[in-house]
Amino acid sequence: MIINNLKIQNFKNHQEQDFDFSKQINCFVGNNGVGKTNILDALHYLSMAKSFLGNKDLNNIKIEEDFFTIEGTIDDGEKENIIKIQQPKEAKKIIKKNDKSYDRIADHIGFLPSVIISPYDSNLISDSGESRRKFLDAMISQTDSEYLFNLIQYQKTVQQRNALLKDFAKNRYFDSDNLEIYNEPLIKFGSKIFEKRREFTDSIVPLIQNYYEIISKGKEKITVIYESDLSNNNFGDLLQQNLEKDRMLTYTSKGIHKDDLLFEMDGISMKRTASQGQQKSFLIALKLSQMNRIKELTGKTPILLLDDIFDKLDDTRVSQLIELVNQEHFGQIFITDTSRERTENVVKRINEESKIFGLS
Ligand SMILES: Nc1ncnc2c1ncn2[C@@H]1O[C@H](COP(=O)(O)OP(=O)(O)OP(=O)(O)O)[C@@H](O)[C@H]1O
Repeated sequence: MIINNLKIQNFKNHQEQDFDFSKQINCFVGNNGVGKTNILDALHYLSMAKSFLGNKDLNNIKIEEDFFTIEGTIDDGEKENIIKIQQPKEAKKIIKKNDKSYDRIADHIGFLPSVIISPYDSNLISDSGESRRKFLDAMISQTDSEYLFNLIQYQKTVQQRNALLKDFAKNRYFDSDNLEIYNEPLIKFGSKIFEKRREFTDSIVPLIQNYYEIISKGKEKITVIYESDLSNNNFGDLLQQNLEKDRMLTYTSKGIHKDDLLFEMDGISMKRTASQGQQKSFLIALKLSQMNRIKELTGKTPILLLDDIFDKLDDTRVSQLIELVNQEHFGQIFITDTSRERTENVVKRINEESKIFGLS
């Protein structure tokens, strides 16, 4: 997938921008705060219909303006498509492909797969399990539309079950038949999600280890472990065994909504011991593996968004990364950096066509 052109209007700090891109490498350079990351975020919108920074859509409208528009011209290998996203201040977000609105935004996910590597990824290591679950979900959703559907159904069912548990506690009564109604969909959707998460993690771990070894030149060994209540237990039994506990807590305490990924370096949690450069190398390895998997499963090469990627990496790791890009032909890449000199040096060493856009 190649983005030939991007037009944005009133998006964050950008009033109007119009870029004709290179099919290979595109760099945005400029000082802190000029809006380089915001351009990557606009590209992320074209892919996932939302910000990668987790901002609400309305907050991305330029201050004192009434709407934002992001328009991308995308070559899918057969023809050019126009994806247009519009967010008015007073109405719902609209996404159109070739002038036709999608009924559900979820239907757009997967058309333009993307992988982003940004400084915000460090939250994946330091935050709670929720951000790792979201990452896993976003990763799988890009390759499997049924997964997203199952996940939405599962989350709705957990909310309904929790509401009923709260209602029991508030009104001091209990009706096990009523609660049981939710167990069947929980088990059905939860088990499917569990299988997909396990399958995806299993397939991605050897890739992550391989990329990490290349970037770090074999310095440390890393592992990713998928942790789930369902790994060694039948979901139905778990719900039964924890019924009293759930009634006391007034929420569903077991299930795939409690899953987590453990990131370890040489057998110890990365959160505890890994340096910033090691964490960054790991996150790059994780994301490149994600890219590899998406490509394998969908036959589409995702766009690669690299935000501030060279900061905190030593020269050896930067060189190894450039080697990797040269070897693997990652497809279309978008890079941000504060230093034009560093960017020019890097781009010279990559054997691909490039464009550098200066922002001020
Ligand atoms: N809704 C908005 N309206 C106007 N400006 C906004 C809005 N949201 C964010 N900004 C501005 O965007 C700028 C940040 O842009 P961005 O993070 O893309 O910068 P950057 O060039 O990547 O910086 P750095 O080099 O520090 O990473 C800030 O100045 C911020 O005030």
